[in-house]
Amino acid sequence: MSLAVPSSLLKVEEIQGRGRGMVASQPLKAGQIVLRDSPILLYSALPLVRQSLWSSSSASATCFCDHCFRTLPPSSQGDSSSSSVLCPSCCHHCFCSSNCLSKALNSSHSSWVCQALSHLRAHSLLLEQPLERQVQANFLIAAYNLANISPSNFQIILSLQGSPDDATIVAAQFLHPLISSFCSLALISPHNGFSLELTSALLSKDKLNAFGIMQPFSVDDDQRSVRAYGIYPYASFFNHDCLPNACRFDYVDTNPPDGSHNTDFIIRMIHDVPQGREICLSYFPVNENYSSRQKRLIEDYGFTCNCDRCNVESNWSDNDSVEDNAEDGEEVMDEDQYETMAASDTDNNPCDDNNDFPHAYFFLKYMCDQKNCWGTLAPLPPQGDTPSNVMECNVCGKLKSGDDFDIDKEQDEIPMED
Ligand SMILES: C[S@@+](CC[C@H](N)C(=O)[O-])C[C@H]1O[C@@H](n2cnc3c(N)ncnc32)[C@H](O)[C@@H]1O
Repeated sequence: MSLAVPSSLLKVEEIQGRGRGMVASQPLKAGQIVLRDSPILLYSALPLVRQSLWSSSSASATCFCDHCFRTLPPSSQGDSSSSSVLCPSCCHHCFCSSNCLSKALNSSHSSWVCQALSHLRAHSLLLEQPLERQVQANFLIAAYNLANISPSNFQIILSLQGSPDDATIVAAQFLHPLISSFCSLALISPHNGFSLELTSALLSKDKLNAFGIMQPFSVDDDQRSVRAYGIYPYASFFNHDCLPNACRFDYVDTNPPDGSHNTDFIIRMIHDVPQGREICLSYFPVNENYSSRQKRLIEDYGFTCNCDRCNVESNWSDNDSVEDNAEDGEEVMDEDQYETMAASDTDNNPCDDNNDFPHAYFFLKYMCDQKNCWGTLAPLPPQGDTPSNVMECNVCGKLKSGDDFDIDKEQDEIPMED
């Protein structure tokens, strides 16, 4: 199954050694929106058993609507004036409004899902498993349900990249018999021939393609967690680069304009790129150091990154590697370390790709300096042909004037690539 990208700005191309990727079909401008994408599947990243919303002990827990994943206001928990509603059958899953509940009962929280999750919550062997295994169970229930309510979207998931590896086979060997023993998979979709192999395949698609929808940003939280995962059919075609030229924005806790959903993604260009250039996202915050990035990419995505930044950092001697500049045991650099390294390199020549830290420019211009944020900045969309001078952070939402960074505008296209 091949999907036509719903944007004249991008096309999907086969790229040697990287599978499919998204390529600019015309010159693209900083801030330009190149893709809007809606999830075909969303599932919770929280443990199967959560504290009751209505118990006083839950006051400090952050809760999210189990359909649209908006944050539920803590003040409304247990408050009869709150618009939040529990599923009348399981009294466990909570929804931000009766409207969301009624949509969920016909889709994400069908009676089959409700019963399947109730069974899983009663299964002590599963509850003893690490969070990752419980979240995989959430995914499988959501995916099997999708096969019933939208067979075409289920086929799209199966068409994404990913084949079972040892870890997904082990997970499938644990979860498949457990779920099929009491969730009557044949009943929900008799045509799909649910099997251990299909379960392994689904888990492998999820591993390579699911996007995390993060919990709300807080300056006091240096370990931001995921609230939900989503499969976004078009955004799944973006390959990774450790110095991306586009980044993803979501506005989950806001009320989107008519016709869009709060869980939609918007992919915006960070800087100008010419026609034919591959458009890449970073699969995680850009501040991670070389060895931590390589470890994540091989373990989670099955490839070794040889982007320009990795090629430079792999040649750093032990004495000037980022990780040796960071404190012992830390896998990321802090703000001061970046600023010191970036400033010393840009003092000489901000865009000279012959120096040993050519991506200093990227960190100074496009990395958010808010404490504990590590988001990426992209300009607001241009107005007609006029580029915006306002940068928006894709994590904390902070707006910053592009003038805060005063390198000559002509250098806006990062010179490292090609
Ligand atoms: C979300 S998918 C991206 C689209 C994928 N290339 C496809 O054909 O559908 C993630 C997978 O793409 C491949 N990939 C992404 N970035 C890559 C890169 N920089 N180098 C090599 N492979 C990459 C890896 O196989 C990774 O697991």
